This record gives sequence, structure tokens and C-alpha cells, in this order.
Amino acid sequence: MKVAWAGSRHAVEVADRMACLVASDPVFRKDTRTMLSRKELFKDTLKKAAHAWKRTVELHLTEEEANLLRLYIDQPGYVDLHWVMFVPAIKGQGTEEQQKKWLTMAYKFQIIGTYAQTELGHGSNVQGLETTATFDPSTDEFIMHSPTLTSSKWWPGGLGKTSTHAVVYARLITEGKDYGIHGFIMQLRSLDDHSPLPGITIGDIGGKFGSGAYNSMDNGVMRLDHVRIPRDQMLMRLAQVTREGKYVHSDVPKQLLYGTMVYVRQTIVADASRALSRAVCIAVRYGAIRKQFGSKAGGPETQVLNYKTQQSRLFPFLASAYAFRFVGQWLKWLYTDVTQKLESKDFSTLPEAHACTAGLKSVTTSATADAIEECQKLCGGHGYLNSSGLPELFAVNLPACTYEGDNVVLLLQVARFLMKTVSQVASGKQPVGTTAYMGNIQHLMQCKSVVNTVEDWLNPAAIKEVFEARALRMAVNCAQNISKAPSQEEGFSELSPDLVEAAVAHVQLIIVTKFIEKLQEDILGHGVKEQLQKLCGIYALHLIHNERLGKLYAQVRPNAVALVDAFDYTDHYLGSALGRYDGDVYSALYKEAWKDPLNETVVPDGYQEHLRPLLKQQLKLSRL
Ligand SMILES: CCCCCCC/C=C/C(=O)SCCNC(=O)CCNC(=O)[C@H](O)C(C)(C)COP(=O)(O)OP(=O)(O)OC[C@H]1O[C@@H](n2cnc3c(N)ncnc32)[C@H](O)[C@@H]1OP(=O)(O)O
Ligand SMILES: Cc1cc2nc3c(=O)[nH]c(=O)nc-3n(C[C@H](O)[C@H](O)[C@H](O)COP(=O)(O)OP(=O)(O)OC[C@H]3O[C@@H](n4cnc5c(N)ncnc54)[C@H](O)[C@@H]3O)c2cc1C
Repeated sequence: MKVAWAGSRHAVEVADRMACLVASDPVFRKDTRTMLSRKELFKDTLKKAAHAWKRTVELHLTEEEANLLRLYIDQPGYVDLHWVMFVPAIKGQGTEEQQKKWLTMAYKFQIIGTYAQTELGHGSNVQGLETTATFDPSTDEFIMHSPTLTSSKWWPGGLGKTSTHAVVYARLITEGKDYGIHGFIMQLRSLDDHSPLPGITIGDIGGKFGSGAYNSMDNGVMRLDHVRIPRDQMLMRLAQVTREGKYVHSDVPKQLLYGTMVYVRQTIVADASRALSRAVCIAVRYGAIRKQFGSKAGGPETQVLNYKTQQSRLFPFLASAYAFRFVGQWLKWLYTDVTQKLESKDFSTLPEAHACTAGLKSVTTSATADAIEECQKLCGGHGYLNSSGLPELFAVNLPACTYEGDNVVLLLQVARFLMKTVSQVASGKQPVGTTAYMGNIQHLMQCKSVVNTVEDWLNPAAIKEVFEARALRMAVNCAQNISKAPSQEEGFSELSPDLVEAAVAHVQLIIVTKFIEKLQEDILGHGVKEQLQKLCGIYALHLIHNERLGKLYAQVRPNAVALVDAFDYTDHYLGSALGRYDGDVYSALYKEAWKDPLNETVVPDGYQEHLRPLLKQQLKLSRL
């Protein structure tokens, strides 16, 4: 099962090696992280990042190994933005010459970069950004400026205190005309003493949700006051400004400007499956250790994992973790395929790639955030302790519903793609890829489900048809209702809640389909495929019909702990007293409690000033 989860034997081996490297290095300790002040936490993040880079160089780690090392360190920081957004933005939007210049420095960490798109006033609406980049032909420079308070860059990770450079998104103005949003490379801080360059006001935006968690990241604010940069720092793969100030657009779709977001959304699906699997791992392992109540006859107490209610709340998450993992692996393939096509100037699959990455990012992160919260409840009181690992896991993953595109905004993008496809089908065009099922419209609009029993849900063809019919009918229904509205735009707006539901149904169909396709591969190991079939059935059925699942849960229960062990997480990475591999939960909880700074002294700080006088006064009063 570890191989099925990881994707290959090689993937298991390399992940194990990197996870152990992190777990055995004292610099990467994280068990007291939630007790650090914001400043201490930030410094700890800088220390870990520098140490990780040192180890990467010393051990000559490959890109794959270095990425895993960063993942297992498990502490959000500037390096994430540098590698996941700054570098890809230059790769995707820079010319060959620009890539050579900037990536050479970025790969060696001679510069640290971030992705500065969002502003105080606009995040979702990228076309509404206000920062300006005005070309001055007299000096061959762009003047970068924040004309209003709301145009302050706001949120970019690593911007607050760390980044030396950024890809800044701004409205390009030349020859008096506004050509809309483009990307520019800007140096922000001196490479000698790290002070902000003239005209740049920069800082951290303040503490965020939860203790520890995303507070390790210095999300930043930045205002620009007529800062000049050379013309060749405009990222010029998609469009150029000539020496004379002429705007020239390349023969590539302008949506490629959003390419970095497509790339990151794809990686976020993999992050979501990992976060969900960690929460499930903790809740399942702990559920096998935790006992409450016994038989009336005084028999042994029951493992809480044996309660049917516990299973019906938890096993859909276990199934979802596997489902998201497999769809994430497929999405990575899709992204690679689209990138290759783009390189040979075939842009035909771009809309589908956008819809798939946006939709899957949205559905998997929302489900993950909800599931982590529920896993806390599934662990009872102990799940609420920081030492369970769940509060931090929740706080770190919650913003994934917002960053890289608010989940509802992204689902509306999927809906727009679906409405276009429905109208193309109506005019006789054959849909392809993830919308190919819409071509079967006659049948899917009227067919009746052949699913009657739990066993039917193990029949892939039956499952697929149910999901296809559901998604298609919801999409067609929306399209018909939109066509009755006074205008397309009004109809879309009025029906937006239904459109979001139709988009979710389409995305769930993709997830189910990719799970089924996974089951058609050669899967080694005794009983592995059978367990995965059951999980696939649970994933599909829990979305449609919750009541028939009991039988399947009973078949998964004997292997539940093994199924989470297959995630192959070290105790260090899981970071949970409740989810320990050895099950020694209670001594771990007890030991963790003593690490809290409140326990550094037996009598707490504040006793002399506030508690003692109060108690003494009460005592005096009672004696009167
Ligand atoms: C280890 C992991 C670390 C992760 C760290 C995460 C740190 C976080 C970073 C960030 O959050 S960076 C900022 C991210 N910001 C966003 O995601 C903003 C979301 N908004 C948008 O993407 C866009 O504004 C929009 C909502 C898609 C709207 O775009 P626009 O105003 O241009 O309008 P439309 O008319 O809707 O679209 C026009 C046209 O373009 C197509 N399209 C839109 N996006 C893409 C895309 N990414 N790729 C390809 N095509 C795209 C869209 O479908 C329309 O097509 P047509 O219908 O006209 O054919
Ligand atoms: C932890 C974190 C890290 C981030 N890192 C970065 C970074 O590194 N770089 C960067 O540039 N940005 C970053 N961001 C910003 C992030 O990309 C934006 O917050 C995100 O795109 C959402 O935009 P918004 O905040 O403007 O939300 P808003 O658009 O203001 O959303 C508010 C509400 O309005 C709703 N809404 C908005 N538009 C519509 C619509 N058309 N139809 C229906 N409902 C709508 C949304 O669903 C939401 O409920 C980060 C954000 C967070 C939280």
C-alpha cells in the first residue's frame, strides 16, 4: 500500500530517506514550536531554512530530494515562495535571456524571491490591481508606483522581512495607454545590508490564525514610491515594450500570465491530500488506542474506532485522502502534458488545465480543512491540545481555501468552462478530456441508476455513470436556466450558487474517475487492490448516499490502521502525541505537557502581582 500511495518503490525510498534525515536532525525539531513567540518562530524558520540549504549543498541533493527535505521540515517560510512561485514565474513568463540571468542567481540562493500580486484592495480580481509600471523612454526605465493605499502589495509570503527580490504584478502603461497587468522583476532590498531600497516601504502584515502555524511566514506589505527599474526587468515572454516604448504582444494567449497560479494550484492538490492523510493518520491511530465504555457485563472497554458512528465520520476522510492522492498524481501528469504542448505552441488544452487545477484545488482544500476540523472532534478533548498536532495542521491548511484563488471564485471559473462546453455540445462539437462524458448527453440525461446495493458501488462502470449523469444534469440545468435570463451575465450571477454546485459535481466526477482508473493499473501486494476498491466505493458513495455505507466500513475497519501506516509518516513529521506509530499516547501527552513554558516554574509569573494579593484579600474578607 505504501507503493500505491507514493506512486513507485523509488518514491517510497526517497521519501523515507528524506523524512529520516529531517527527523534525526536536532535543528529541525518542531515539538515546542507552538510555544515560541512570533519573533522566535520567525528566527527559527530562518535557521531551519539556512540549515536545509547547507544540507542540500553538502549532500548534493537532487531537486526531488531537496523538495522532499523542505516538505518534511514542515514549516512554512520564504523558501516556499522562492521555489514554488518566484522561480516558476520567471520560468513561465521570462525570456530565455531573463531566465538565464535571474534563475542562475535564484538557484544558488544569491537572491531570495517572492510573488507580489495581491494588494490590500484586490486579490481575487487580478485585473483590478492598481500598482502601475509606467515606461519612461527618456531613461529606458519603468517607474513602479503604488498610487493609493489600496494598491499596497499585501500578503506575499517572504515579502515582510526576507525577500531581496520579487516578481511584482502591475499595470503596464506606455505611450499613455494602460495595457493591463504584467509581471516585473524588482529588487527590494540591498544585497549588502538587507535594507529596503529607496522608495520602497516594506513590512510584515501581522500575526495570523493559530499559534505557530502560518506565523512562521513573513507575509508582507509593500508600497512603492516611483521606484525605477530597467526596461529589461519586465518579464517579456508574453509581451514586450520596445526601446521606443511600443507595446508588442507575442503570439501566445494572454492567459499565460496566470500560468504560475495554474502550476501552484496543481501542487496544492498534492498538499491537500498530504494534510488530510496526516489528520486521518492521527485520528485512526488514536482511535485504535483510545477506549471508552465496556460491555454491561464488565468486559473490556471498546476502542473508539470500533464505534459505527466513529467509522461513518472517519472512513470517508480515509477514502478521500487516497482519492485526492491519486487525482493529485494524475493532475501532475496533466500539468506536465499541457506544459509540453505549450512549448510547441499548442494552446488547445489550456482551458481544461485551468478548469481542472482550479476545480481540484478548490474541492480538495475545502474538504481537507473541514476534515481536519472534524478529526479534532474525533479525537475528543485530547485532539484540542497543540500536542495532538491537529490545531496547527488546521491553521496551516485553512488558508489554502483562500490563497491561489478563493475556492468559490475558482469554482465559478470551472462553471464558466462547463457552460461553454454545454453550449459547444449543443452546437455539435465533440467534447474531449475530462468533459468527454458530456458528449453522451442523450443517454446520461435519461438513464436510470443501476446501483441498488452496496456491492453495486464496487462496480466501476455503475459508479462512473451515476457521477456522469449527476454532473451533466446539473450543468445542463444551469445552462437552461441561464438562457432564460435577460442576459448571460445576469443569468450567471443569479444562478451562481447552483453553478458552484454543478462545478463541484464535475470535479467530484474527475476524482472518482481517476480513482477508478488507478484501480485498473497493475497494483502489487496481497489484498492492496481490494482495499483500494473498498475505499473508492466509500469515496463515491459517501458523496451520494450516506446510508448504505455501514457494510463497507466494516470491511475497512480491520485494515484501518495499516491503511494510515501506508502514508509512511515519521513521528517527527506527523508531530502528534495522539498519532504516534507505537501507540504510546498517554505517556507522550504527559511528557509534552511539561514542555509548556507555563510549566517552567511551579509558581507562575504574575502570582506575586495579581494572584497573591487577590487571594490574600479574599482571605482577609472572609475573616471579617
Ligand atoms: C508549498 C505551497 C506553497 C503555496 C504558497 C501559496 C502562497 C500563495 C500565493 C498566492 O495566493 S498568489 C496570488 C493568487 N491569486 C489568485 O489566485 C487570484 C485569483 N484570480 C484569478 O485567477 C483571476 O482573476 C480570475 C478569477 C481567474 C479572473 O480572471 P480575469 O479577470 O482575467 O477574468 P475572466 O474573464 O474570468 O477570464 C478570462 C479568460 O481567462 C481564462 N483564465 C482565467 N484564469 C486562467 C488561468 N489561470 N489559466 C488559463 N486561463 C485562465 C478564463 O477561463 C477566461 O477564458 P474564456 O472564458 O474567456 O475563454
Ligand atoms: C496565507 C496566505 C498567503 C498568501 N500568499 C500570497 C502570496 O504569496 N502572494 C500573493 O500575491 N498573494 C498571496 N495571498 C493572497 C491570496 O491570493 C488572496 O487572499 C486570494 O486570492 C483571495 O483574494 P481576496 O483576499 O481578495 O479575497 P476576496 O476576493 O476579497 O474574497 C472575499 C469573499 O468574496 C467572495 N468573492 C469574491 N469575488 C467573488 C465573485 N466574483 N463571486 C462570488 N464571490 C466572490 C469570496 O468567495 C470570499 O468569500 C495569500 C493569502 C493568504 C491567506
